[in-house]
Amino acid sequence: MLLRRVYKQHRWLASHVKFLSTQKSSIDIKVDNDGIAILNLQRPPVNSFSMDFLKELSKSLDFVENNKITAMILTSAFPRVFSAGLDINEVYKPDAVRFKEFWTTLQEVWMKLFGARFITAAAINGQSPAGGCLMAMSCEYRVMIKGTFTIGMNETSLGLIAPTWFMELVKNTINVRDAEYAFTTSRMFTPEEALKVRLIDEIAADKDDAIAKCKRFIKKFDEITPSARINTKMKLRGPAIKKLQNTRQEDTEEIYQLVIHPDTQKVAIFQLYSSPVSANPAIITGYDPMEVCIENCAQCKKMLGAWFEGQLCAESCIKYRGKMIPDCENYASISPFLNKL
Ligand SMILES: CCCCC/C=C\CCC/C=C/CC(=O)SCCNC(=O)CCNC(=O)[C@H](O)C(C)(C)COP(=O)(O)OP(=O)(O)OC[C@H]1O[C@@H](n2cnc3c(N)ncnc32)[C@H](O)[C@@H]1OP(=O)(O)O
Repeated sequence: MLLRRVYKQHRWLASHVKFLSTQKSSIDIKVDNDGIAILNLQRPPVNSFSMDFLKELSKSLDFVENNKITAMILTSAFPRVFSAGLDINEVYKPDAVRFKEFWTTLQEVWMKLFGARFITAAAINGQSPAGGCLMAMSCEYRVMIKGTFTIGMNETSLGLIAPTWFMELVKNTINVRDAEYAFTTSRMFTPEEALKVRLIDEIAADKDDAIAKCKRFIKKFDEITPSARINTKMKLRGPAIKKLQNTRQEDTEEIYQLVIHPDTQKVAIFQLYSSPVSANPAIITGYDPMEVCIENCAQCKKMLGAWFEGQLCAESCIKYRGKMIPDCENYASISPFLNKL
């Protein structure tokens, strides 16, 4: 078998992957007996893409490419989340220079993954919104485990517009009508719904089954001449990569302008302060009533959970420019946001 022959040549990799699998590493790489690299993403808590994480992903892809490993499976070490997409900390009040470097890194990683010469598959073993969905879509095959998890492009709900290259990728994977509906409405798909529109290729019982199914896909190429596979993939994917290569600066500037827009920042701060750990009023610099208002909404959401309509509260902060700041312990101030569960 072709893959077995390749693995023999690269058996030594098992001992060489350690440098990418130290305790500090956010990506654990293991090369299995068939010579397939399994990348377990393990950046707590939700594999969100920070600059450092993207750089590590970039190095990991180089490792797979440079060692002529035939195939790679991307999965998550966490039981409930594949990836939460962009790290909100990179988006909230970004420094222009850093954000542009961040986005340039992201473009690079995407081009490496999408244009990889090796076979790529994603074993999606948990939630996969926005950038998490893009990462999976950039692979050649997607298997998602059944359960209450969802996958999709929820950028508009965050006030963001997905980059053109991501839209093109989705349009080339599912039909244009489904893509437009999904992008504009921020629709999240259950595994069954995702399979129906071909956003994913298979559903698995659990992570092991998802990896086994990805491997079954990879095995199909045992019977195919490697150069024919690679050149065909490059012919199909090359134009999209070239297009981004020619428009990288405009793409970065467009995203930066979008991210610093006040409406996007309001959503970003809500996401950030929704975390009980980071919900610390002392972090707020200066007194912006709207910011305090949104932060309080996030605090109330944490306290009251499903009883409290956090997003509605945040929207009201924006609408009334922070004139009515909710106090979680004052029923009158939060009653408009309490639902009737
Ligand atoms: C090939 C290259 C790939 C890179 C491509 C990347 C991007 C391409 C461009 C496309 C544009 C994308 C835009 C985005 O990605 S914007 C980000 C969108 N993401 C979200 O909206 C997800 C928000 N999070 C959630 O919905 C949930 O957290 C969850 C992922 C469904 C997990 O839910 P649950 O298990 O209930 O966990 P919690 O909600 O309690 O969260 C735990 C923990 O994680 C923190 N967190 C969650 N999401 C993010 C995030 N995106 N960034 C940073 N931190 C996040 C959350 O605050 C909690 O923190 P604490 O434990 O401290 O409370």
